[in-house]
Amino acid sequence: MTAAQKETRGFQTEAKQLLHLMIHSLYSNREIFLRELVSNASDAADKLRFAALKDDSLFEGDSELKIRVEFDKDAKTVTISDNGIGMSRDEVVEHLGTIAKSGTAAFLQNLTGDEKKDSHLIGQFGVGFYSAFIVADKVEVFTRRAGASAEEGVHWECDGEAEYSVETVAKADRGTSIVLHLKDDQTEFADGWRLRSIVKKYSDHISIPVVMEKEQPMPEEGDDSEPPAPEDEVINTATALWTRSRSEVTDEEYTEFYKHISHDFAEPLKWSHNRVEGKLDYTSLLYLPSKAPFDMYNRDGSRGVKLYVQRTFIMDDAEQFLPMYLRFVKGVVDSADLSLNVSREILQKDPNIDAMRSALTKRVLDMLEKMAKKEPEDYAKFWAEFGQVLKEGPAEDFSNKEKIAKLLRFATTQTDSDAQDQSLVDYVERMKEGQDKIYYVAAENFNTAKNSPHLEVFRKKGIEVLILSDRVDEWLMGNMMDFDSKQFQDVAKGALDLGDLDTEEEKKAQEESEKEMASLIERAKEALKDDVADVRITHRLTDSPACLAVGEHDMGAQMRRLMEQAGQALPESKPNLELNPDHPLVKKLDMEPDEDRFGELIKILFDQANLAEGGTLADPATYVQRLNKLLLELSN
Ligand SMILES: Nc1ncnc2c1ncn2[C@@H]1O[C@H](COP(=O)(O)OP(=O)(O)OP(=O)(O)O)[C@@H](O)[C@H]1O
Repeated sequence: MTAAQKETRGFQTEAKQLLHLMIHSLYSNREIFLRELVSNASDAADKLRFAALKDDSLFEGDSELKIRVEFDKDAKTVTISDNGIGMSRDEVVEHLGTIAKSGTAAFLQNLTGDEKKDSHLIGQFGVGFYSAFIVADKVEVFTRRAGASAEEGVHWECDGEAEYSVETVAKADRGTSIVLHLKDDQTEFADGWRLRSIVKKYSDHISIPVVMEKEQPMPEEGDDSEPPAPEDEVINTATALWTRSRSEVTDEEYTEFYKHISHDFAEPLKWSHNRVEGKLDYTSLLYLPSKAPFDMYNRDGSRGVKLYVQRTFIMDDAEQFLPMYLRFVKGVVDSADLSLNVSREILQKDPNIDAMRSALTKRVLDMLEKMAKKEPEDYAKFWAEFGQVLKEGPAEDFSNKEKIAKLLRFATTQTDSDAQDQSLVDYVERMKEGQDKIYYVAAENFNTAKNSPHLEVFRKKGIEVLILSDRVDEWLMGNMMDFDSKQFQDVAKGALDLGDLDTEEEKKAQEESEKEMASLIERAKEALKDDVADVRITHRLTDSPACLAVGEHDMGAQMRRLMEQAGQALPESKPNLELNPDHPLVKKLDMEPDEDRFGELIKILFDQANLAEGGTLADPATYVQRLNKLLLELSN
């Protein structure tokens, strides 16, 4: 088959579902199709300008980049054309033949069937080009890659069903034209005023001109003179938005610009627009999105900062300008100092980039700090979406550890709710007299952590404990060490030492019960010698008979579980069993004369302590047998 032949191809199976969903969920906001297509055209112009830095023959003698919007009322079409980079046949197939990107299947599973909620999700997913099908029942693309010969044009056509066709055609001018054949009930878009107002509304900030033919006044009746020759007019402001001064840009313009650069349908939560002059000269416009993208936890996914040098687009995903834990930030950095030939490799080595990265990082952290203080409701929204990513910060960015720590939010025993809304500053303010540590409990989920037996004494004494149940939490704590000079302490690690929080009487009573229980401890050690490192009396329990504690310097139980799940081989480590001397079961155990029966009972307590903290039993069947034996005795 020669390339010129028309070829019909099918979309992947998910594509039809996605298209259908998109058309329905975005129907109430149909006009955004134009924003998406103008946005793509502007990106294509940026890409050509960048490629032409190395090879200006790509301009083919025409370096005046622009976007044209046309319509034909009779043919019921709207056409968006650009003289940007264009696409080769392979690129057309690659970019327009794959609606579904990686992660689509997972994305589709998240859909609820509730259109309102789903429309939000589809926005996060990014529909771009395919939004054309909201208003069109057939879309044609004519395109030619800059630098390719006039015979290497491509014609793509699709009626929004399961298939599309591609064919090689002649195209004299480079760039892309997209022809929308409007659905019968969407012909309102084949109208000059309507199209003008949509471009003004959504795409005013596009930095290259968007042109349309001037509307001609209707000829007066009886006027037979020749109509004037068609004339073009530019309908957008056509200056890069970030180069304008803050006072000149409206919130609506900032919002639309965000949607253009981020491909997000939702509004941004906050932004910060700054011009820096001095040793380094650059402008930054950074946005915090209001919703996390569907692939946020993919650390290899794309990042949000676009680099421009003196208003010329250089690259997307300029990861050098912000650390990984701020990968959700979107925006633009425009440098006046960098060379237009800058590459990722050069950026990595340039010490000026490090300075910019620190300044931009600080800018984002300051924006968050301000929001946390002044708009706590917005901050709560931010935290719900991006808190888990921010928790990666202290490990990655040592120099800003304290600043990030102030931005963290936790669930704590103060509220006992799973909402992560308490700051470390609040915690420290509420610390009891004599308390010198910040206590936390970590488990696989909120309820296991909240109901951990380790919390009993803390609840009794009214000492607040952070309740950690996100996967990243153990990692976070491992890197935090302290806050405001107060150490973090896992309540399940080491022997409990509440220091000044215990009264003299309590300490005395504890010593006494330890003496009284000495023989019980010896017997338990013997019975459990293969399973535990030590058995001891504890005062951290009020309601439970027993709990497990790992050594002070050992890995926390939750961290161990996570590492094991990740397939890491870990050296074996045995926990300590702690017994509550005041619990009736423990007292009864102490009186048990039969050593075999003692052994059975203490093993049940040991297994239960493991279960209570969310652990799994090495030999669950034996545990069940032991328990059943006990139950039988009860019913006798
Ligand atoms: N006018 C155009 N000129 C050149 N290439 C284009 C044009 N329109 C689309 N493309 C190519 O098709 C790709 C897919 O476009 P589409 O709008 O679906 O997604 P996107 O812009 O990459 O991102 P998103 O899906 O988040 O909007 C683009 O990345 C680009 O490579």
